[in-house]
Amino acid sequence: MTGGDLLRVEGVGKTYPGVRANEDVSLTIAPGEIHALLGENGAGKSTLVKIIYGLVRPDEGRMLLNGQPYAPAAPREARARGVAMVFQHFSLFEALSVAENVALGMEDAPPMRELAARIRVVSEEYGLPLDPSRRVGDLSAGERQRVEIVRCLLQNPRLLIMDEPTSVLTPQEVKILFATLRKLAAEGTSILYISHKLEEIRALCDRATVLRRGRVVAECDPRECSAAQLAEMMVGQALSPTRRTVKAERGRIVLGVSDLSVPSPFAFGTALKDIRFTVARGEILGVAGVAGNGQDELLMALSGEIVTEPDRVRIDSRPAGDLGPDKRRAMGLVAAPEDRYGHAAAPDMTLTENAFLTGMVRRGLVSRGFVRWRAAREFARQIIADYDVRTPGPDVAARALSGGNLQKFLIGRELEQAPDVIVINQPTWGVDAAAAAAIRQAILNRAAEGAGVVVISQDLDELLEISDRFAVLNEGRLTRPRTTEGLTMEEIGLMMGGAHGMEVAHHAQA
Ligand SMILES: Nc1ncnc2c1ncn2[C@@H]1O[C@H](COP(=O)(O)OP(=O)(O)OP(=O)(O)O)[C@@H](O)[C@H]1O
Repeated sequence: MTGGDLLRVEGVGKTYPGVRANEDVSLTIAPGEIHALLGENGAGKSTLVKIIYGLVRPDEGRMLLNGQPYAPAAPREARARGVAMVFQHFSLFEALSVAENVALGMEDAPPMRELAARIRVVSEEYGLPLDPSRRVGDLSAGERQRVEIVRCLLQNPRLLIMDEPTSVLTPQEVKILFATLRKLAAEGTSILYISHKLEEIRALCDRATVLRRGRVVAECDPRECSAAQLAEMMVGQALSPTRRTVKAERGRIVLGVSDLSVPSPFAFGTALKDIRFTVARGEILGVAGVAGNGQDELLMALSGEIVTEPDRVRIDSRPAGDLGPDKRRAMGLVAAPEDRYGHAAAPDMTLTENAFLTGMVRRGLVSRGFVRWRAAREFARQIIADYDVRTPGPDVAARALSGGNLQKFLIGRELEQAPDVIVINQPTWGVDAAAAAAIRQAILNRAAEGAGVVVISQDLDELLEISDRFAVLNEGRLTRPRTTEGLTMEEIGLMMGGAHGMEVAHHAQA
């Protein structure tokens, strides 16, 4: 039945240099349907939704919206037809208020007071309370996402596209978001939902379309499939769980942090307060916590982007707090920040150049003042092969990789430098289930070889799977690390809620 569909995509194709990103893709979305788009990293999900939202023009195929031809040349046209999108990366101005940000995204914004009133009404109605006068810079990641969603809802969309919306949310916020999406769907709004979190898809979505290498390979009711079956459809084969090889003996301490207090370099950042912990050879310390509680600052203070007094950070017992990133790399510490566009990678540079940027010291990619390009290229090639990075080759610009494939490349770049200390923020952010398992395995392997590892992550399951000791970062303070084994979700909840109290207790004990 064609008449009933809200959106019909027929035979859509898109080619990038060397890559068939979409090939003969067809799907339909009914009114009020929550439709999942599944696929490995680089399968073509973002390309397809960008076509639907008017950001990318397809090379072939056609689309119908409400039975009428639909070929948006720009997002403005898509929005005018009732198609809205919430991106993975927010596009908000931190110094402006919620209402000002919403106004900026609207074609015909009403006067500010009226808009503020509408924001209040819509946000309350959908269970996403927002104060229109607050500055976006003071909001948590979850609240920022609310701003983006409410901005879309004010346009009364018929189709709402969401690209990995839960990766920045706490479990409680995920619940609230799902309730909102279900309410929207019950009212007739259709939702196209991209996520790598298969359990969430099973809980939320009515239908799923699975892409593999640009093509539709399956369509199913996700509630009737197990997460493992969904993963197999995506990959085309069964997955192997991570294995912990014989646990390495806990060796001597390779990273020591004591009384580390630093202001944030960001206008709306979080200062670190009295952080102290140690990491031994062969050990993985998991640092949990909701984004915005000092994760970026902690990574920068460890990597050398923020410098302190020498004794605050010790690498292999040698003071390193006053040293910059290159000197810390030379001492054996590598770091992978969360923000892969801009912070971790230079998007317009090739993969070879990006491999060179952080690999030059430990991989010896400079000789007598000259860059050894051939060796740098070989390093990039090795990462691409070993970490299953789907790309035509090392001369491609970082920007051209799908989000998950760039993540695999950047993690590989750090792990392949024979590090003694590894610091990673959100190692598997935006990475599909199979690749996430491979990255966790690579981290476990490095630890088994004797590296000390700090993994900062918002994914509790991930931390419980790989870390030996566990701590929570809350408003810039770190709880005392404790053994992961035997830790229950209730205890973690307490650590997350009562981090300050625990910190006081730990100082009193110390
Ligand atoms: N602007 C571009 N230039 C060149 N190639 C591109 C561009 N955008 C995407 N690609 C390629 O098209 C393919 C599909 O990418 P796409 O971003 O659609 O995948 P995805 O399924 O969204 O992946 P992920 O889950 O990692 O976000 C990838 O191989 C990617 O490298």
